[in-house]
Amino acid sequence: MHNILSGKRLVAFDLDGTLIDSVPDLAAGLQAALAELGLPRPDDVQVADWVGNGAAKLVERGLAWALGESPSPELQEAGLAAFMRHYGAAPFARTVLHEGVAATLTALEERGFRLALITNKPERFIAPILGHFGLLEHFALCIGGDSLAEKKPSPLPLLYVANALGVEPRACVMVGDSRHDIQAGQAAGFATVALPYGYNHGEPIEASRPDACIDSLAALLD
Ligand SMILES: O=C(O)COP(=O)(O)O
Ligand SMILES: [Mg+2]
Repeated sequence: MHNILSGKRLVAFDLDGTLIDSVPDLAAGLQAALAELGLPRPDDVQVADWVGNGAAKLVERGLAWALGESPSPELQEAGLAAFMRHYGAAPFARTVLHEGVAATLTALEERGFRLALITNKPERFIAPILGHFGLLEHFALCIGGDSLAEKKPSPLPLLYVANALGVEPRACVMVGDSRHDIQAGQAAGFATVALPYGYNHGEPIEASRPDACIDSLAALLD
């Protein structure tokens, strides 16, 4: 069988919904922020559909749900500050690694691939979370949603990583759970691999037409 990694040198991974199931902590942070503002609390299932465009969008979607209309700039600012404080206080209390992640990253490294992390999550949370799971040293480069001028679905962070690590985009693969990962990968000229178990705004990820769809990360090695 043709492997999606044939001829590739760099594998870039999304974080939330791809390597980790982080919604329990993202939801707790958002619920605490909304409660602090005297607003109703969404449940974890609702919050999962709002993840994927970074912290500001998550808060904006939560506020719009709670208010029934778009939040004012002042409320958005207060909500984002509260979310960053609450989530930052416990970014991995209930977060778990998805199946096969640690072993797959190790195996890919042993096979000579460079690994990178490209998330829309604010950069400040990346190292604490990856460090907690013992995964930080696998990645040659980690980019957050606020690290560069644009975030996914822009191809900019992907092209930045390829350039910084000296790998042609056609020798790179983007692995993610959301249409933003697939769109960014397609626009950057990366091969794209989708995982169906993450957060994709309630849509099937196949609709984004990734080059491959796999059930778990370990299938990258087949
Ligand atoms: O913070 C988010 O919205 C999700 O980030 P991701 O890009 O790691 O899925
Ligand atoms: Mg994701």
